[in-house]
Amino acid sequence: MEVRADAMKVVEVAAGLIHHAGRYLIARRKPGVHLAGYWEFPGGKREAGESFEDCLRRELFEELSVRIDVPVPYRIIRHEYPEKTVKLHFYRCAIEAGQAAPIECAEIRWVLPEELPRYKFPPADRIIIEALQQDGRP
Ligand SMILES: Nc1nc2c([nH]c(=O)n2[C@@H]2O[C@H](COP(=O)(O)OP(=O)(O)OP(=O)(O)O)[C@@H](O)[C@H]2O)c(=O)[nH]1
Ligand SMILES: [Mg+2]
Repeated sequence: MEVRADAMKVVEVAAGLIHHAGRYLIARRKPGVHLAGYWEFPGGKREAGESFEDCLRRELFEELSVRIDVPVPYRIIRHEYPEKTVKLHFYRCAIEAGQAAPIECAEIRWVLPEELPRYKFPPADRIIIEALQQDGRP
C-alpha cells in the first residue's frame, strides 16, 4: 500500500474560548488564508518545542494583543479537511491584561453562546459550538 507522507501530517493547533460577562470572543479570518472569512476561536499552529499553553499565549497576543489567565483544557477535536488534517486543542480562558483588538484578524465580536449559530464557523468547530450552547452562558 502506498502511504503519502503529506496525507499523514496533522496540524496541531491551540485555540482560545475567551469568555467575559457571559460572552465568548470570536474572530473573523482574514482574506487569502485557509477558510478565509469564516469566524473562529482565535489561536494558531503550534511551533516546534512549544507547549500548547505557550502556543495559545503567543497566538492570542499576536492576534489580539491580550494576555490571558491560566487556560483550562476544554476539548480536543480532530478534523480532516480535503487539504489537511487539523487537531484543535481548545482552552477556556479569560483576559488578564490588555484590550482585545483585531491585530491579525479581520474583525472580532463578543457573542452570547446562543448567538454562535448565526456565524459561519469551520466544519471542525461544530461540536464545540454545540457544547458551548449546552454549557450556557460562561
Ligand atoms: N485558530 C483556529 N483555527 C481553526 C479553527 N477551526 C479550524 O478548523 N481551524 C483551522 O486550524 C488551522 C489553524 O491555523 P491558523 O491559520 O489559525 O494558524 P496561525 O494563526 O498559526 O496562522 P499562520 O499559519 O498564518 O501563521 C487552520 O487551518 C484553520 O482553518 C478555530 O476555531 N480556530
Ligand atoms: Mg490563527
